Amino acid sequence: MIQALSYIGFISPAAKEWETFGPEILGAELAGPGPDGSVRLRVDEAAHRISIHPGDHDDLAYLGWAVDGPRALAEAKARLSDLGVTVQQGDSELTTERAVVELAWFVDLFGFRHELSWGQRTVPASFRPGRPMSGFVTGAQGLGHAVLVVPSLADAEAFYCEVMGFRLSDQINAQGMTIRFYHCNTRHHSLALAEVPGVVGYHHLMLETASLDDVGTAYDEVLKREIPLAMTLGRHVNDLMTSFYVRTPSGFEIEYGHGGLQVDDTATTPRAYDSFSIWGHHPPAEPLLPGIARPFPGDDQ
Ligand SMILES: Cc1ccc(O)c(O)c1CC[C@@H]1C(=O)CC[C@]2(C)C(=O)CC[C@@H]12
Ligand SMILES: [Fe+2]
Repeated sequence: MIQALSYIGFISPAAKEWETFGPEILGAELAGPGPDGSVRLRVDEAAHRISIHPGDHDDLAYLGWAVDGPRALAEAKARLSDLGVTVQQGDSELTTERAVVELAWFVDLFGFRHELSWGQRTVPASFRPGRPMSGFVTGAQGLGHAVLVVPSLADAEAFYCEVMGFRLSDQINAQGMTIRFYHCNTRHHSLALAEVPGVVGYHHLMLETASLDDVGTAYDEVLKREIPLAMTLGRHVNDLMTSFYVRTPSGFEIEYGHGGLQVDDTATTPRAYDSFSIWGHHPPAEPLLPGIARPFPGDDQ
């Protein structure tokens, strides 16, 4: 039922810092502010795709998923309601703010808010990157990918696959952690889930650039300004993305990469790997786990 990750929202005391971090480091374009003073970023022709809302703590606020039009949205709502999930229709204030025609939202079993929508407002040929770069890979592959930390992969998979329709691309077991990667279009993964018992969190948002030089340019910028790296340049074993991870002003990380693999549903059976990367992606001294995390009261607590 899901077509793509179309937008994402965060809440953060450091929202203002994104006015420079977004354009100067990521190459995103600053869109006008939201009604609550949120900083909104563009990465393509869509009105805006990344929103950071001012607030008193860092958190993921919502994941915005595109569905295939009004009928698909009505079907999704009916399906969720049948399964006992409370679904709310977005009012005109909310659809205007998110720049979509129609929207419905719900909160999942871990407390993540998902917004389903269609009709994202688009202005052709209007994207002007915040610094010289070739642009981002979006289109049918959507904004990029989001990585969540969940206390139970089994419970998570039941919901995200059976209810929301994600398909498993592959799994990695390494460093005592299991991570599963899921697709909803040809992007290798739009969602990944890392299992950490007793924890719910948000790990990173991946943005894919059109050229490897865009990644190198951002890497230079990060090193020059001594912005903390979360992982050095490297290449992943599964989607073959060449990327690095930078700490954002808001606790979570951005994976900034190029050259991700596309998958074909008809020809793909999930593989398994026992390392994260072919080379690189070394964490600098600091701990692996997430920027944004809270205890999840589960059966093991
Ligand atoms: C392994 C991998 C494949 C494709 C990706 O897009 C991707 O982000 C990852 C990295 C996952 C990442 C990691 O390598 C080290 C341990 C990490 C930091 C976690 O704790 C969650 C995400 C994990
Ligand atoms: Fe990633």
